[in-house]
Amino acid sequence: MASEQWLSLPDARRALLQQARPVAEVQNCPVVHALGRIVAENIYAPINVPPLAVSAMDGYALAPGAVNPTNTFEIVVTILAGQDVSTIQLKPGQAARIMTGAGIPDGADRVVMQENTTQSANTVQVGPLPGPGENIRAKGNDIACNEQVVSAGVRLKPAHLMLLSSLGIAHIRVYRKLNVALLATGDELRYPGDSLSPGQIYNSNSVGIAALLQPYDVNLIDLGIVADKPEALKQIFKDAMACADILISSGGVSVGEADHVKSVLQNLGRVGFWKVAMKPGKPFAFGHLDTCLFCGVPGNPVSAYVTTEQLVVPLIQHIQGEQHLPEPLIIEATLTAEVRHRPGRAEFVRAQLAQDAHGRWQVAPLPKQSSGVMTTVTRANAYLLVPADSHGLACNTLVSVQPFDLHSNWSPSAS
Ligand SMILES: Nc1nc2c(c(=O)[nH]1)N[C@H]1C(S)=C(S)[C@@H](COP(=O)(O)OP(=O)(O)OC[C@H]3O[C@@H](n4cnc5c(N)ncnc54)[C@H](O)[C@@H]3O)O[C@H]1N2
Ligand code: MOO
Repeated sequence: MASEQWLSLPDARRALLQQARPVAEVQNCPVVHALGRIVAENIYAPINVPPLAVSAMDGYALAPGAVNPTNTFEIVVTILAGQDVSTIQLKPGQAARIMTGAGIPDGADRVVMQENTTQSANTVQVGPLPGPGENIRAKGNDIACNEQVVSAGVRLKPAHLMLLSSLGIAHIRVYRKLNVALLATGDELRYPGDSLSPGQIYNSNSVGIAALLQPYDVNLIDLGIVADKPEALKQIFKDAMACADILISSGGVSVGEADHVKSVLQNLGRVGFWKVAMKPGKPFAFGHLDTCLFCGVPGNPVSAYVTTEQLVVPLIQHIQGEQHLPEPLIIEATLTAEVRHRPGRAEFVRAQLAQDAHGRWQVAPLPKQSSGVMTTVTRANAYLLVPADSHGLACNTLVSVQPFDLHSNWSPSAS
């Protein structure tokens, strides 16, 4: 098979984004239900945060100006958070007992924390005097009224929901959810929980793909297991076309006698591209079924997993309207064992990444890299990235590594 027929992984990613249009429909969404949704328009602050100058400490707000040599102030009022301070005016030498978050009264220009004071009946003696503005959060110091706080195309994280709520915003405009249909093709497949006859295996791909899509908040339509028969596939593809923005199928996408996915795609729609120079995951197919996009991930479980992560997820993010997509984090680490490689496909080697006693990153490739071996995915915390043109990587050289997540420092006790 000539490698020039395959797209490189970056070219495949580019082709996916070029051939797929983001959804246009926008809907109102309560902020409390907006986690993971994509914001459809820039959001501006309707108020200042904080809305007035407030104290950052429990203590005393002090009036500036001359004070007696012992730094003793007369306490004239107590101010709690939420209290209207518009009628309060401190004069030189006066102090207000004040709580964290309470408004600073006119006449006060600094706050001393109560640990640095000695209070008696109606006076407070201050140790070192704080400087002007100290322990005061100025009006609009976090967010100024009319400032842009979230831009269109952002996927909402918990911190965004907190920020929007702090501005009193209860509803926002978001892009509609995607309808994603999922099926597994293979006569040998059974559902987990059922018993197996000789030659049968469990459908693990559908569960894994659904789980990989969960953070992207799609409406998942599980079409189950479909037999390796062109007519059965044709019917289920038509069902998907009627209800889904994307159909993801796993299996049947290679060149075997039971691999009908590509011909059915050609028959009902068109193939955008087939085969990507990546390992695992070579026979990945992308295409169009009228307005429904199609992703055919290979049947081998690791191939299905890696192509969903590396190709299907970026496509879904794009169609959902997500912009400002972060590039995957790639770090350099020292390789602890030789990795053999034949030029042709960019390889994702399941590996364990850890820091040595001096804090330097080390990466250990795991044995058993076959694309049917899921245990090395659960035991790995990173991919060692082998470039497509590599002739192999030597032990003790610096290599590129893509950690699975930011909490993935390898722990030898994990499995
Ligand atoms: N002559 C060639 N044979 C193969 C090639 C090739 O280029 N020439 N490519 C190989 C590569 S690479 C891959 S990857 C696989 C992908 O093939 P398919 O997408 O057609 O997958 P199947 O044949 O249907 O299944 C492969 C393997 O995976 C198991 N499987 C399938 N579906 C599931 C599922 N939902 N859950 C768990 N396991 C599943 C299936 O039983 C097979 O063992 O093709 C190579 N062959
Ligand atoms: O790509 Mo296949 O996924 O090498 O086994």
